[in-house]
Order: sequence, then C-alpha cells, then structure tokens
Amino acid sequence: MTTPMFTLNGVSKRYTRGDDTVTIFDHLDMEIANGDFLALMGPSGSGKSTLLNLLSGLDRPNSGEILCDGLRIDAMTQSTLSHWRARNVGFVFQAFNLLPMLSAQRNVELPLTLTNLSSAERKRRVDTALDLVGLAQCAARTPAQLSGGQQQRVAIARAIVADTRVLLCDEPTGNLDRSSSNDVLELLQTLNRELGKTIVMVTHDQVAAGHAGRVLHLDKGSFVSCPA
Ligand SMILES: Nc1ncnc2c1ncn2[C@@H]1O[C@H](COP(=O)(O)OP(=O)(O)OP(=O)(O)O)[C@@H](O)[C@H]1O
Repeated sequence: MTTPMFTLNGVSKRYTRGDDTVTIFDHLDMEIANGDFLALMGPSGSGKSTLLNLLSGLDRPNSGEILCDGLRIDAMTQSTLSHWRARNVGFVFQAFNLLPMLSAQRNVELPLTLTNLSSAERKRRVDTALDLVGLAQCAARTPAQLSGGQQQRVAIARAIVADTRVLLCDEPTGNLDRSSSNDVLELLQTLNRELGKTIVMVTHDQVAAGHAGRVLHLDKGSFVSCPA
C-alpha cells in the first residue's frame, strides 16, 4: 500500500459571480499517493485547474479538508502556506511562463533567488536541473532562441530546481507538436520513475494521459469512470 501524499476529505468549492453561485466541487474525496503520476481529464469547466489550485494552496475550499503528508494545507496561514509551497510544489504551465529577457540559466534559478543558498550552490542546482532535462548546452540562450519543446523543458527544470516533490502541470503539452510533446511526457515519466516526483497533470490529450500511471476523469465536479 502506497502512502497517500494528498488527501481530500469532503472538499466543496464554490465561486460567486454577481448573484450567481457556481458549485465546482460538492464533497469531493480523493487521495494521491506519494510517487503517483496522475492525469486529470474532463470537459472544459469541469474543475481541473481549480483542483490543481486547491492542491497547491493557491485557492482554498469553502469546506472540507486538504491534507498533504497529514498537514492541513487548507488551514495554514498565508505565510506558512507560501513556505510549504516553495518547499513542496513546482508548477508547469501550458504557456511555459518563462521570462523572455532572461537566459534559460536565469529562468531556472528564479525559485532559488529568495533562498539563502550560496551562489555556487544555486549554480550547481541549476546546472543539475538543466542537465536532467537535457539542455545543459542551452543555458545561455533566451526563450526566443529555444524551440517550444525546449522552452517547456526549461520550465520543467525551473519546477524541479528547488527539489520539490510535487509537480503540478496544467496542460504542459497543450502548445506543443506531437514530437515535442512526447519529449516532455517522457521527461515527466523519467522524473516520476527515477526521482520519485509526484505528478498531477491536467490534459485534454488521450496520448498525453497514456503516459501517466493513472487517469481520472472529472465531470460536473465528480470523478467518473470512462472506458479505457
Ligand atoms: N476565480 C474564479 N472565479 C469565478 N469562477 C471561476 C474562478 N476560477 C474558475 N472559475 C469557474 O470554475 C469553473 C471551473 O474552472 P476550471 O478552470 O477549474 O475548469 P477546467 O476544467 O480547468 O477548464 P478548462 O479545461 O477549460 O481549462 C469554470 O466554470 C470557471 O469559469
């Protein structure tokens, strides 16, 4: 039996727009094991990104509990939550979100700038992360000098440079062609299998979901089973 990393107990999430209240989740329960590679699928508006935001503590539930390693992240103060997030969670976005004026090296270093690591240690970690994603030779290039797939691999290096255990990926291959997508998905698999990263990946792409260890389909705020 694998240890749960995340546990959601009876999580409800609503948004209010003017006079309307939209319920995204109503008493949702789930577990994500340490070392899981989970793909989240479902129609637009089914709450996939909301779930990622709840798992990272960027958003809070209206009721219910969200635990990570037994700690109630939904009940943490903003400052404790910021420290918890910096230590535990790396993000990968569809649009890469690299800073265009900075080199790959500097982009990857960003999560380390507010730590008290020495510049030599920061450089060592950045070199290791870039090496892991196969882009050591591109460290001096800016995003415009890299292909889309390479930019996403730099973004993944940035997501792992602080040695966080969880990667939350929101449509990481949504802007990539099939060949670059495969490179990124194989990289995520390697990070999961060889470094034990726990990965939650939102995707609309069946092929991408096929790289995950398990797939959950969200619809109208609940998990539904789908034919394989
Ligand atoms: N901050 C917010 N305020 C109000 N409504 C929101 C907010 N964030 C999300 N929503 C609404 O919650 C619902 C779920 O949004 P979410 O982005 O989680 O869906 P999704 O499954 O990720 O969709 P997509 O596949 O289109 O990205 C949508 O109806 C969205 O409009």
